Amino acid sequence: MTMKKTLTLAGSDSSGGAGIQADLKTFQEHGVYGMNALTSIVTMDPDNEWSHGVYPIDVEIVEKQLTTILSVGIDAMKTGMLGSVDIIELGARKIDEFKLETFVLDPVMVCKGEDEVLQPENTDAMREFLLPRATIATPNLFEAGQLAQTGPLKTVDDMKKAAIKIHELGAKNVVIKGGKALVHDKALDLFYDGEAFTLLEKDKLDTTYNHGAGCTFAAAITSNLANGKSVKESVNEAKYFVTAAIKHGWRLNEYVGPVMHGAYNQFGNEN
Ligand SMILES: Nc1ncnc2c1ncn2[C@@H]1O[C@H](COP(=O)(O)OP(=O)(O)O)[C@@H](O)[C@H]1O
Ligand SMILES: Cc1ncc(COP(=O)(O)O)c(C=O)c1O
Ligand SMILES: [Mg+2]
Repeated sequence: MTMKKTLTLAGSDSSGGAGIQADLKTFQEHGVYGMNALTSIVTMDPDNEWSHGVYPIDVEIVEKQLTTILSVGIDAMKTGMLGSVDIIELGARKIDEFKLETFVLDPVMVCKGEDEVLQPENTDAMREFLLPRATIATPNLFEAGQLAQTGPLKTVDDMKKAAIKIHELGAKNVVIKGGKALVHDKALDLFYDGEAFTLLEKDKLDTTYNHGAGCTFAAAITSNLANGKSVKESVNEAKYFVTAAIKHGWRLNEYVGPVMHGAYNQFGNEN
C-alpha cells in the first residue's frame, strides 16, 4: 500500500481547530499522508479573552523540517501561517529546488476574531515570492483585498477584479472566499482560472463555530490535487467538505468553536 503524500508549511493552532492541526486532520480524512513543517506557534490567553500570541520558529529549524520531508518526497504542498519573510523566501527556494509543481497558497494574514494583520511585511513577500509559484491561492475576502491592493472587497464584481489581479501576479488559479464576510445571502466563493469565473455557492450557515474553515478548505484542495483531481474539481469537492465541517462546527469553549473536520465522512454529503 502506498499513499499520496502532502506537506503543510504552517503554524500550530494550540486550540486544535485551525493551522497544521486542521491540515493534518483534513489530510487524514482524504486518505493522504500528511507531514508538516511548523513555522510558528499560536497560543490563546484564557485570562485575556483568548487573545492570540504568535511565536515564529527559527528559519534554520523550519529548513531542517523541510529537508526531512522533501527527502521523502511529496505529491502536493500547502502553506498557511508563515511566521516571517525569511520563512516565505525559504518556502519559495524549496519549491524551486525540488520542482514542486502542486502548491496551494492559503495566504493567512488574520485569525478570525482578530482584526489586525499579524505580520504585514509578510504580505509583500507572499506577493513577490509565493503567488508566482502557486497552483492556486485561496485568500479570504480581506486577504484578497490586501494581495490585490484593491482595498476592501464588498461585491462579487470587486472579487472578480481582485481575482484578475492576483492571477496577474502569478497564481495560476484563484479562489476568493466570500464566506461569512461577504454581504450576500449565500456563502459564495469565486473561482478563477485565468479564463473563466465560476461561482461556488452554498447556503450560509448561521453559526460562529467556523474556526479553521479556511485552513480546512485549503487542505482539502491540497489533498484532492495530491489524489490527482483537476484544480476545479478539487475546489468544488473541497467546498462540500468544508460546508459539512462548518455545519457540524461545535463549541470548544466560550471563545471558540472549531469546524468538525471529519463531518463529511461521518455524516455524508448533506449539501
Ligand atoms: N457561515 C458560513 N456558512 C457556510 N459557509 C461558510 C461560512 N463561513 C465560511 N464559509 C465557507 O468556508 C470556507 C472558508 O472560508 P472563510 O471562513 O471565509 O475562510 P477563512 O477561515 O480563511 O477566513 C469558504 O468556502 C467559505 O465560503
Ligand atoms: C496557526 C494558525 N493558522 C491559521 C489560522 C487561520 O485559521 P482559519 O482557517 O480560521 O482562517 C489560525 C487561526 O487561529 C491559526 O492559529
Ligand atoms: Mg484563513
